[in-house]
Amino acid sequence: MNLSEKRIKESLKLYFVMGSVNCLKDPATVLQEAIAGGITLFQFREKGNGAKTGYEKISLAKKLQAICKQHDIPFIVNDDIDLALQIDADGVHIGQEDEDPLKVRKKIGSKILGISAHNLEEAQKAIEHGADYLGVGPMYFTSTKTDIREVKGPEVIKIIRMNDIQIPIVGIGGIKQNLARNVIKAGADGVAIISAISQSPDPKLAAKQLLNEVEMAF
Ligand SMILES: Nc1nc(C(F)(F)F)ncc1COP(=O)(O)OP(=O)(O)O
Ligand SMILES: [Mg+2]
Repeated sequence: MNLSEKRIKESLKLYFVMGSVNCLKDPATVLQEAIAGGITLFQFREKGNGAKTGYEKISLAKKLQAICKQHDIPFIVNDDIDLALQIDADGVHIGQEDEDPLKVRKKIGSKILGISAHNLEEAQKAIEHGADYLGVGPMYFTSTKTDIREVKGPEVIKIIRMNDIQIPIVGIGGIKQNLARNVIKAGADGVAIISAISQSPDPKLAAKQLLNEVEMAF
């Protein structure tokens, strides 16, 4: 699926990022409920203590990808470019410490390429390297990602936008329902969420409430 910039902006509205270690129950059930709640994009991020590897990781990726396909939700793979190519994912997300974006672009062709950025300089570099969207954060403190950089808050998105950068941007890091609107008001096209949905006893309701906050903030 080769989404235009406009469609990528729209798909970033409520970007659910998840792996089995983030879930309180079966990841497939969590994903189905999150989709029912209105998520617009999904990232398979199988990482951290207890994350699946090898065949188990591939099998879970395919299972979650099939659920996304049923609901026409683009499926993005975090870090693992080979897995993304193996299962023909819609795109990949890489960070500053991951594979060289120019090499990744050569491998993935026209698939979606998301790149993490923590400041204006990294944002400008990511654009030069062909990013289709930026994941900017951490917006707030998060315990999900143990090696986070310093918390920047939505201010960093404002700074990027003030430098006349129009690329699709999603904020990430510790975003809960009451914080989502700040990220949109700062100029993001959407919010990326892990725990606020995956750790909720009701992922469908959590997604619905987050989407409502995002849509009211535009
Ligand atoms: N996974 C991510 N997804 C996004 C999203 F675009 F979804 F907002 N933004 C940022 C990251 C962080 O990416 P990275 O810095 O490589 O760390 P990790 O591989 O541990 O996630
Ligand atoms: Mg990464």
